[in-house]
Amino acid sequence: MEILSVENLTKKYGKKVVLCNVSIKVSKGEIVGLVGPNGAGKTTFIKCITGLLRPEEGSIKLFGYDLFQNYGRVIKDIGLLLEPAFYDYLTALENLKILMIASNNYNLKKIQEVMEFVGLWEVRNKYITTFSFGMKQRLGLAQALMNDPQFLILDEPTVGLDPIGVNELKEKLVYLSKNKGVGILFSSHQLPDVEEICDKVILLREGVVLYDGIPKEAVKQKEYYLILSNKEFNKNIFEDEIINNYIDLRDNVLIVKKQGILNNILRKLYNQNIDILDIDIKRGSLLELFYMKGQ
Ligand SMILES: Nc1ncnc2c1ncn2[C@@H]1O[C@H](COP(=O)(O)OP(=O)(O)OP(=O)(O)O)[C@@H](O)[C@H]1O
Repeated sequence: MEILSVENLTKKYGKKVVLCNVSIKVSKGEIVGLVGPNGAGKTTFIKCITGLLRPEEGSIKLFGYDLFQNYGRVIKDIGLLLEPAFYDYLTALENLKILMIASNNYNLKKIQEVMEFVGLWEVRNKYITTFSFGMKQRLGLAQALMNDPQFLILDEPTVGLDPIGVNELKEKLVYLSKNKGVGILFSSHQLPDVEEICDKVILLREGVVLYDGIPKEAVKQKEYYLILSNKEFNKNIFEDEIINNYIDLRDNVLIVKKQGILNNILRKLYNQNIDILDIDIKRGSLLELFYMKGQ
């Protein structure tokens, strides 16, 4: 079942296009990572799909319904962690109680459940002024979970968490998606975390989707850089590989991009009396994709 379906979304701030023709889907039980360098448009995208901002163009469907035509109906099934903001002069428990009352859905048992889930029940009576940013993040997650959302949207939820907290959060997100069928979209700069738990990753750069697929495929395989002695040689011997984009030739550097053909390439070079001066092996990552692709 599709939880979120965004098509051709365009958002501008004044004349500046911040999101351009963005199309994204999130399914039930799926964890989708939203990554991209600073200013890529991640937060703006999250604000658009939660109705906090109105895009200029495009359609946003949540649970099959148009967001803006069915706002009251769909928004109650969404849990959002944007920037955790709470009343400093109230305790953690009082903050959640107030929020629950405001949403007309008061249930103390549920508050206890979510506070236990994020590990804050023991400190429920402490004032927010005494909370670290990481604790506020946890409370923000508790708030996002209070109404048993089918769709959880988290903007940089690992910020401020210590490594143990990050691991706990990842475990909880996997549990919610796989055991409760919650669809999760979370933006992060922590690429290893995204690669570890996400079923799908969306790479935004300057408001454009550069990649939408499984994280493992986003991690490029090894590339072999062969520095050749001869600049001039009969390039026809590599005609097939070049056509298939298995290799790339730049001056005297031959880049082998496909696994399993290295032997064949070396044999061809040997037969042409072309010496190899040096070999460099590179392994690309999502981070590299940020900067390489689209340039
Ligand atoms: N209220 C605003 N008015 C004008 N421009 C804005 C506004 N909010 C964001 N922007 C611009 O929109 C672009 C996208 O910002 P956004 O915060 O969505 O990016 P982001 O990917 O979340 O970045 P970060 O990783 O730094 O949080 C940036 O160029 C930013 O300067």
